[in-house]
Amino acid sequence: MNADQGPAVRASASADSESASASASAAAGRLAGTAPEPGVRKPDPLLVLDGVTRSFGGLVAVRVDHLEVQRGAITALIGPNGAGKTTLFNIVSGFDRAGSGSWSFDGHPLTGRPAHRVARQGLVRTFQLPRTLSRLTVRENMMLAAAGQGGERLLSALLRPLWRGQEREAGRRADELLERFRLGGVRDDYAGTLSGGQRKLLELARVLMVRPVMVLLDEPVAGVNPALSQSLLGHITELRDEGLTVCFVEHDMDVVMGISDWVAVMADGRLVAEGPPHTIGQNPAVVDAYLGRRHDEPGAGEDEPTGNGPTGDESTGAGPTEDKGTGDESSEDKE
Ligand SMILES: Nc1ncnc2c1ncn2[C@@H]1O[C@H](COP(=O)(O)OP(=O)(O)OP(=O)(O)O)[C@@H](O)[C@H]1O
Repeated sequence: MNADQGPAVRASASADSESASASASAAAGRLAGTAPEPGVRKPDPLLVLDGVTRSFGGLVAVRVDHLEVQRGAITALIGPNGAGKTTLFNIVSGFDRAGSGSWSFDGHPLTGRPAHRVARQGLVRTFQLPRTLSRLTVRENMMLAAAGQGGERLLSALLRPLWRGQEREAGRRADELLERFRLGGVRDDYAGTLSGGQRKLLELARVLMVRPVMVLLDEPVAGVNPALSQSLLGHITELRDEGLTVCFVEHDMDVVMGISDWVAVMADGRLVAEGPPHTIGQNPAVVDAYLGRRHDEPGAGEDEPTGNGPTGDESTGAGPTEDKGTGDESSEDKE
């Protein structure tokens, strides 16, 4: 990927600047005329998927007919547990193979590309459980991200003189990002000593080392304390305002409503609804998805909701905000 393609990252930018909220409506505004229908065309799609399927034995985990992700916007991908969200992320980011289908990125085919080539084209992802290397320092994790995403073998990339030419620039960028994400004070600490929330921050900072055009974030604030969660969300909206395209999986509807310009909903591997965040809670297909029932089944719509579904009704129990155990609990933030 051309390093100049990515959005400019300002080292000193404030996470909750006024310009962030102003641009939030700008990104959503560009989607204002878009019909809230699954598979709808977007005015300026960056990522386009067609007929993507993935099965595990007899289970069809993903069967998405058509999905477009708008450039420069924050798109939330929501749905009940097992809907296929992570599997779809895995496929698009090159960490898993689809059974069928095709997808393109910025007009270029991306189908079946391995992860390092996908990253080189400008599309990178984070994981539900941050993949930081505990026995390397925070800064070494950053440097490794630049080398690894560039297709180098990880260990040799750390050792080889070949790497030296790019090392200075990567080092500058690592320091700039660590300051921006308020990890400058722990840059020489082992990553294994960080809290869960700090590891999420590091994971986000790491993917920015390659100046991506788009990031896929898998539950970016799961298991993170409220203060650090706000900080992370501020960073995400700020990155969007600088031109980055963001697609994120999230179960917490307050987070989804708070930062999304657009919401796509999956259930049983399918895309069942799309729309601006404020329309999603009222969409019958979405309510049914969270109730585990198809809209055309007898009795649909007769019961009171029993899940903590897309309306964000906290009084109703399990649902999209259900704690599904991210494995981060043991490292709940200290900040
Ligand atoms: N490697 C695998 N082998 C077998 N089944 C799998 C595998 N990965 C995913 N699945 C199944 O595919 C379905 C979709 O899983 P996926 O993790 O994509 O859902 P999700 O929407 O991300 O769920 P969650 O919100 O709980 O993370 C689930 O039924 C899951 O059990």
